[in-house]
Formats: sequence, C-alpha cells, structure tokens
Amino acid sequence: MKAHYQTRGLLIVLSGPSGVGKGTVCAALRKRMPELAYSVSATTRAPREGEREGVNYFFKTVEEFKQMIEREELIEWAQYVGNYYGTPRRFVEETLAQGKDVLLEIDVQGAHQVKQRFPEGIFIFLLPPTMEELKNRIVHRGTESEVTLAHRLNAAADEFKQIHQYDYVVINDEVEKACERVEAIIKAEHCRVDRLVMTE
Ligand SMILES: Nc1nc2c(ncn2[C@@H]2O[C@H](COP(=O)(O)OP(=O)(O)O)[C@@H](O)[C@H]2O)c(=O)[nH]1
Ligand SMILES: Nc1ncnc2c1ncn2[C@@H]1O[C@H](COP(=O)(O)OP(=O)(O)O)[C@@H](O)[C@H]1O
Repeated sequence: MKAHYQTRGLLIVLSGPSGVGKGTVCAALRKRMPELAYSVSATTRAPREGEREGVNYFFKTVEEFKQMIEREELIEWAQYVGNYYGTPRRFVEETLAQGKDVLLEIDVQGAHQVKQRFPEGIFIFLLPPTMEELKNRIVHRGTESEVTLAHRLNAAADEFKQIHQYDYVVINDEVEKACERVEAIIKAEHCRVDRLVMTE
C-alpha cells in the first residue's frame, strides 16, 4: 500500500488591516519559502513609490478592470477605499493544478468570495500587536494622506469584525516571528489526515 498527500497545491489567503505588515510579511515569507507562488493582484490604485508593474500589482484603469470583471478573468474582486482590487483567475488555477501552493494577499471581502469557491483554502488573518502600533506603522510608511489614513483605519474596524471567517490568526509583532508562524501553519496543513490519499 502506498500513501501520499494530495498533489493539488494549497490556496493560502492572508488578510489583515492596512499597515499591519501584510506586504512585509509576504515578502519575507517568499524568501523563506521560495516554492510558494504569489498571486499578483490587479488594482486601479495608483502605484506607490517603488512599486512595480507585475511585481506588486498589475495596475489597471477602471475601464480595463471592468473589462476583466466582464470577461470573468478574476476569481474575486472588491472595492477598497475607492479603488478596485481583484485576483486574476488563470495564474491561481494553473498553479494549483501544477501542485504548487498559492498565496493570496487580499482584503476580507475578497477572502469571503474565495471561501465560497475554495472552501478548502487556508484563511489567515494578520493582527497588529496593538491598534496604536497599527496606526504608527501606516503613518511611518508615509504613503497615505490624512484622508486615506482615516479611511483605512475605519476599514480596519470593519475588517476586525470579520475575523471569525478565518481559520488562523497570526500576530505580526516581529516580521520573522510572524513568518515562522505562517510557515508552521502551511506545513501543518500539508500533513492533515484528510489530504492523505491511500492507494493499493
Ligand atoms: N479583494 C481583494 N483585495 C485585495 C487584492 N489585492 C490587494 N487587496 C487588498 O486591498 C487592500 C488595500 O491594499 P493596498 O492599497 O495595497 O494597501 P495596504 O494594505 O495598505 O498595503 C488590502 O487589504 C489588500 O490586502 C485583491 O486581489 N483582491
Ligand atoms: N513586525 C513589524 N514591526 C515593525 N514594523 C513593521 C512590521 N511589519 C511591517 N512593518 C512596517 O509597517 C509598515 C506597513 O507595512 P506593510 O507591509 O506596508 O503593511 P500592509 O501591506 O499590511 O499595509 C511598513 O513601513 C513596514 O515596514
């Protein structure tokens, strides 16, 4: 008798309020786990300094984004603080089919849609050590005006209310520790009994 784990990759969804450190933790995680494929989202938000097309996001006009919705090119999409964000379907489906794990960094509305379509996904919510630290991080990042900062903090309050939709919470006190926790979750999920396939 032979035993092996399912060959389809795992879909890992990471969400959390603006400024908690999702981008930072994802970047560090990709270094620790180079085998993890990262889904690059489409957005109508303007690029921040240092952000690159196809690396951080695929930057789209509203018109282009709406066409992607119409052509069903997105697994999920949502509006967040006045901009559209969405996950391109093809990359996710093809990469999972190749047996590789895929990481999505998306907001709670998007995570909700993904959960309907991929109930076997792993949903992780990143938490700041304190709300004060969350605000400090967004302010220090220096990317937001006073208005967008206020909107992002308001959005955070709504996002916390959705935390029960997630399977795991990870506190981002230190980047390396947060990465270790996410890595441990992914490794444990790979060993779940219900992913084991027995053949004669
Ligand atoms: N639904 C959805 N949300 C996304 C996607 N890509 C990014 N987001 C989320 O959109 C929100 C705003 O992202 P961004 O403008 O980069 O700001 P940041 O979270 O402060 O770095 C965050 O909650 C992201 O996780 C996506 O493809 N779909
Ligand atoms: N564990 C941490 N400790 C201190 N600062 C952090 C930590 N994680 C991220 N940061 C900083 O907080 C700011 C927001 O991080 P970022 O990754 O852009 O958040 P998000 O993608 O969730 O909006 C950045 O300036 C980043 O360097």
